[in-house]
Amino acid sequence: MTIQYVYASELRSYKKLLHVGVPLTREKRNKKRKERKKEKQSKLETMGSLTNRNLPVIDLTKNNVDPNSSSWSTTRSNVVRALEDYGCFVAIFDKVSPELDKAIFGAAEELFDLPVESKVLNTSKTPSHGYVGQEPVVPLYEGLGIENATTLEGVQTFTNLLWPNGNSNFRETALSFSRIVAELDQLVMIMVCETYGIEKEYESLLGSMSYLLRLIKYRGPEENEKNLGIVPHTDKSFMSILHQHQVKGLEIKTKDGEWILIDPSPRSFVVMAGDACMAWTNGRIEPPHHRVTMTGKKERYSLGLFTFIRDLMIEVPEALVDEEHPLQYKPFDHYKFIDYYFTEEGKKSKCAIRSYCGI
Ligand SMILES: O=C(O)CCC(=O)C(=O)O
Ligand SMILES: [Fe+2]
Repeated sequence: MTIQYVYASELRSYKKLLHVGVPLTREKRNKKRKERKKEKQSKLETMGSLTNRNLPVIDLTKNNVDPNSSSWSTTRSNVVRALEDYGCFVAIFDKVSPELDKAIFGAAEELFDLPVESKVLNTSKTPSHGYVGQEPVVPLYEGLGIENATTLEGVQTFTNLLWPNGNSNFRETALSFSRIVAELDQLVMIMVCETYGIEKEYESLLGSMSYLLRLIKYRGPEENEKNLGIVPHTDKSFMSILHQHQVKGLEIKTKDGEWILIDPSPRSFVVMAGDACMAWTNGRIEPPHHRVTMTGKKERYSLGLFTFIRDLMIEVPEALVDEEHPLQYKPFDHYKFIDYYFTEEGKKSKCAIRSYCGI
């Protein structure tokens, strides 16, 4: 063996000297294999090939979510498993009536038809929570955020800004939609918190929860224009609930790097964890990367209800820290984290929440 080895290694140096193909050592073979795998992975990311796989779809319609029913615990464990495995799932939810669904997307159309001069009036202290549009990186994208969207005051302020003569139809529709979708968010969070034994900690967060409703419009790409609607990202929210209207485009990345295209339907709501949820659950629930790709000429409307925690330090609950799960995140202020994300350092970081408050 030793002789063979010496011989082989000498032969290798000899061949090297002659620049002849050198048989690779196991180490080098493994390195090459890893490099090829990485290359394939990054090709997948940039080409963004889609898979036929589906996200878990969970029935959260009225009949299935009674805490006293036998189906509660099964539904609850399906929800938590989906969040731990994918960071998201498709909820089938019937509390938004077909009429309200039609009305909210009608209201979105009316809103985006306003002149840009009106839309830019919607500013916010928090980056990206006001009006975003005409951005060279994402020219197809336009979004308007309504802060405190589950309160009459929040929706009223927004409505008055965009329609100085009032628009009670918009105000009522946006308020009803936000309040009903917030119920879905709380239902999911109760299931998560019961599973982890952190209901009390959730209650104290709830008191500081603020909801942002973002209405989004993507125009179809023109010839020679890229079809990227929104770049791959994870949400900076605590939780997000996304709802699409008729035109597909939302794609979500699985942990093994495949992209899943999500079908729109009036009763489908994508429940998705944001970065803050990952920190709060001490890394148990990771936010998924997602993006929007526009395939046709038809414009696409979507809605997102995002939760944020205001004026309260978010701390990992004690029950989620043990030997197997050492503490991963320091207490942090959610809105300061968002400000950090928009700094040069935050934008460059591969995982902003980790660089901001990771241990
Ligand atoms: O338009 C969509 O479906 C997704 C929007 C989104 O990811 C976001 O606003 O963070
Ligand atoms: Fe997002």
